Amino acid sequence: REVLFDKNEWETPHTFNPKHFLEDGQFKKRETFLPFSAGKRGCLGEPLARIELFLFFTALLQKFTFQAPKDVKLSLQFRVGITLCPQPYQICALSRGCGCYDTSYHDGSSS
Ligand code: HEM
Repeated sequence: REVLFDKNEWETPHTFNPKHFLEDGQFKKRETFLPFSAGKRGCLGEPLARIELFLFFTALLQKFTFQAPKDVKLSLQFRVGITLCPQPYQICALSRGCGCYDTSYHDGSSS
């Protein structure tokens, strides 16, 4: 975990900053960011985990818009455990429609 707070490696090690992984708007790989570890004892499940994360987030983001409840400012404060995780929070998931490609299902003719 220490390497994630190394100020020689990260521009703002203690602040959420997507720019750590961006260069001219493109994804930039960082050698010191190894969430699955590496080498012989690296995570065996990495390919599966990556596919799962992709499916999980794309499915949710295709169907919903996520935003803070009215008058609530979300916090980036975290809880320390085996991993760092967010403090309890509430979030609104607004439906973006049913995601069905065939609009004829919705013209009222039949169900
Ligand atoms: C986001 C999800 C995951 C993360 C961040 C993650 C991360 C890691 C890390 C850092 C290690 C190395 C631990 C060490 O240094 O000893 C590890 C090991 C391992 N992971 Fe994962 N993992 C994830 C998901 C999975 C999944 C889905 C599976 C299996 C289906 C899995 C199976 C394993 C196994 C078997 C090892 C032990 C490898 C060994 O010691 O030879 N992981 N994981």
